[in-house]
Amino acid sequence: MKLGFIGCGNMSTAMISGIIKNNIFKGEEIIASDLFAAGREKLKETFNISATCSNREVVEKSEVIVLAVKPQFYADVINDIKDIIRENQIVITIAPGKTIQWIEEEFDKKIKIVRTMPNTPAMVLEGMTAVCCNNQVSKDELDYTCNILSGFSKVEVVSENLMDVVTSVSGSSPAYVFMLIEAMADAAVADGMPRSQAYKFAAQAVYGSAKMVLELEKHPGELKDMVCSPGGTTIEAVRVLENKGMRSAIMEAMKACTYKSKNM
Ligand SMILES: NC(=O)C1=CN([C@@H]2O[C@H](COP(=O)(O)OP(=O)(O)OC[C@H]3O[C@@H](n4cnc5c(N)ncnc54)[C@H](OP(=O)(O)O)[C@@H]3O)[C@@H](O)[C@H]2O)C=CC1
Ligand SMILES: O=C(O)[C@@H]1CCC=N1
Repeated sequence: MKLGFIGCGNMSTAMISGIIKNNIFKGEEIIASDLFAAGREKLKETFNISATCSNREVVEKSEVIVLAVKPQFYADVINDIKDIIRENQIVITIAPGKTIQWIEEEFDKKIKIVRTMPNTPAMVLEGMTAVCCNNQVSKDELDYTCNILSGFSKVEVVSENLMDVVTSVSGSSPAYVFMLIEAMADAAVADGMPRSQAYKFAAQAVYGSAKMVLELEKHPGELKDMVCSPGGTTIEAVRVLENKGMRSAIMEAMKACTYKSKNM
């Protein structure tokens, strides 16, 4: 086995899906564990990977191990596997708030740690993952790990002190965007548009706008101004959004998210 996952939930599913679709690894090269049969059986059937109830089996059989459980289970999982982890294995973490120093202390031995923060758009191969690592990881090992992560996302190496901000602007942010799409669709429904059509229009507008920011290399403010015709419809909406404190609400929400990640 090349790659092991501990935890068979949302993120494992998204990551494995992209890794297989992009031929980074084949299903036969991946093993995943979950305490609960339903989760691991679903991944086994969907991706033709190996599945087990034993986290230790994953560690015994994998070169690279992803800790894909909720942050509150990290200590228990690490405690379960730390005596068999080997110095040449790479441990990838995806939990907010779990610093490299904390992980090193929990393992209580020199191991290779790559701390990451992915996001759920990985499910459609449009994820974004931030990466940092400890000094046990060589440049080649970091490149190797980034290549695995590139199966389901864009990858950017950042300094560890930015990881909590990454959680807010990338890991958690799909939730805010889904709320925006939901609210836009609700408004369209209120004005008579069928719901399924409303989601399509709202989502495509968000998708296209994001693509403009990424591809046109123009400031978001300039792109906004291009939509606002003088005396037109859009500036009316912008005026109301400013009045209701949209920007401030988003900034306050993200500050809360970053704070939570720092203090998990
Ligand atoms: N969801 C997201 O958008 C993102 C999540 N993350 C992080 O990724 C990690 C996983 O999140 P996500 O996939 O959403 O979580 P899920 O709850 O969907 O998946 C975690 C899985 O691990 C199982 N599990 C719990 N305890 C153990 C254990 N001791 N051994 C093996 N398996 C166990 C859970 O079972 P059960 O459900 O029965 O408890 C569940 O199936 C978290 O640390 C999260 O913070 C990072 C970025 C984005
Ligand atoms: O909500 C959470 O804690 C996780 C981390 C980033 C996205 N979901």
